[in-house]
Amino acid sequence: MKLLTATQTREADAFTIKEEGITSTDLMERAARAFTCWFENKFPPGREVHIFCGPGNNGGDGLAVARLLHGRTYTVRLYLVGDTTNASDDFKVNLERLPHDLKPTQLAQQAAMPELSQNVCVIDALFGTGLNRPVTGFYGGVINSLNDSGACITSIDMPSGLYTDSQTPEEGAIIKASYTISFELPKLAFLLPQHEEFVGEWHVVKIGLSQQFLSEVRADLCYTTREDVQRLIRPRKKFSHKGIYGHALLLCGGYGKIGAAVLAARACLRSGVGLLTIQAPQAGYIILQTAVPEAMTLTDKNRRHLSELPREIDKFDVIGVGPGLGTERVTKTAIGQLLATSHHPLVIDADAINIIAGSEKLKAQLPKKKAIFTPHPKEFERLVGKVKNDYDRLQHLREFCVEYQCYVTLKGSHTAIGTPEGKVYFNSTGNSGMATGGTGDVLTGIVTALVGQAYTLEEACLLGVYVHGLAADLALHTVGAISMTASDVIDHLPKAFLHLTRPMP
Ligand SMILES: NC(=O)C1=CN([C@@H]2O[C@H](COP(=O)(O)OP(=O)(O)OC[C@H]3O[C@@H](n4cnc5c(N)ncnc54)[C@H](OP(=O)(O)O)[C@@H]3O)[C@@H](O)[C@H]2O)[C@@H](O)CC1
Ligand SMILES: [K+]
Repeated sequence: MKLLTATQTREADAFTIKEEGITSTDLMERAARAFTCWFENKFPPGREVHIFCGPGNNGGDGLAVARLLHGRTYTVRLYLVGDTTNASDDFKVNLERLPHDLKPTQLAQQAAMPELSQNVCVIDALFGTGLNRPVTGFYGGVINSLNDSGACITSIDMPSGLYTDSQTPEEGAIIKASYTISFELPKLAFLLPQHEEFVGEWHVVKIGLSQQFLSEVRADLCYTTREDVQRLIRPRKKFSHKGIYGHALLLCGGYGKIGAAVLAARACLRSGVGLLTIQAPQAGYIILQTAVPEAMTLTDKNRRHLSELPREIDKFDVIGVGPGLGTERVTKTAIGQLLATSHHPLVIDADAINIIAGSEKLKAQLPKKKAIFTPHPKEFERLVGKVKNDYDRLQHLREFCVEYQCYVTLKGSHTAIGTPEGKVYFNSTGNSGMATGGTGDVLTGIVTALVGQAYTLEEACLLGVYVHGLAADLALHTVGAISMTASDVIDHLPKAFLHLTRPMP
């Protein structure tokens, strides 16, 4: 699914109106109905609902919603905020359409703000995608008092004051919504961790924007949905054998961190790899042979740390490197050898990222379009330097992927996958239970297995990250977020793959 900018959203709007031969008021009515439908399912009738409308089409949506909710036994209080004499045309049409027993209150000064108790519902229809400057002054005051009221706020399309696709300036006030109900597609702002307190829980409601426009519009940012990844999965063939599904090598584990190798290996095996070999220091031999009997284990000459590469390295189809390795000198040398000599696709995680991040020479040796980095935000900063905010991080992600012609899955609540072409895909699965040691090792194993099965690197990132989060979402039902461990995620991989290979409900 594509993510559109505010400008593209306006274009989609205009295209739909022309294509269907409808008016913009008709489209607004669809949006208001879709919002109202969500609202009615969420909040039972009889509630007191205070709706605050700004001067643009977001305010117009608010007026239409007020009319619809008023007709359905909610107690609606309606406020027109600021100077609405130059309000948008569709605002004016919807103001005219209000039933005569629903009289709006004009709010022109802060002192007139109503007292709101904590158990009323507030609908925020002040500003949407048409916001063109930070919200200060009177409007800023209104936003601050709504935030301070403690009432449950539901925002229409955007939390008012939040920029759709760029950094909101410091001085701008922003609504802190409990829910944001957006039209047709999610907005980039919803996917960035820094906006969690403003956006709250977000949902998208369909309003029938032109499918032709959406399929033809160019977008470098996407949101990966179940349909998107289901298209990628290749069913296994009847006459297949283990050789077809790739032979993966994992260079993982160090003294005290052999568990990282166990987790990566188990996840790799649960993700369909044909054969798996692990090269680990001597300290890991018995552990790995016992904990992961399906894998072959090669022992390093070093007892505690990885210090060498397997002799027959060419026979492997993919190499996953990093989890639990440590950053000893001998290990750095082995990683140096790997980058200097191997031409394999690489999945690079944890200490392997740290080692490469510390050396311009190693970065320059990365094989073009053959490396996938799987950093968490701190590891990412070691690669690219300190970042200022989430937009800056995104910019660095694109630049790094383009400069080094590599893929990066930047882990987070919506993991962002950067490609060498400068595209970014945000993942839609996963939950807070994954914020625990070892889940990153699991991702390395999954992505390594998928590359081994000859998925393209982009496909392996999209599918791997999605299925990793989906397994955690399924684990949520059995173990909950607090108790979830990385092993629970592995245990739910079979269900996650089954889920994706079943037809859509
Ligand atoms: N596209 C779709 O699919 C559909 C979109 N729809 C809806 O339309 C919404 C977009 O509407 P929109 O373009 O009229 O903009 P909107 O957010 O109401 O704000 C513009 C007004 O605010 C003002 N203003 C701006 N910044 C300000 C500030 N900081 N402080 C003070 N004032 C400020 C600006 O005034 P001006 O710049 O002229 O001073 C102007 O009056 C969208 O979010 C969705 O809800 C649906 O109805 C149908 C389907
Ligand atoms: K809004």
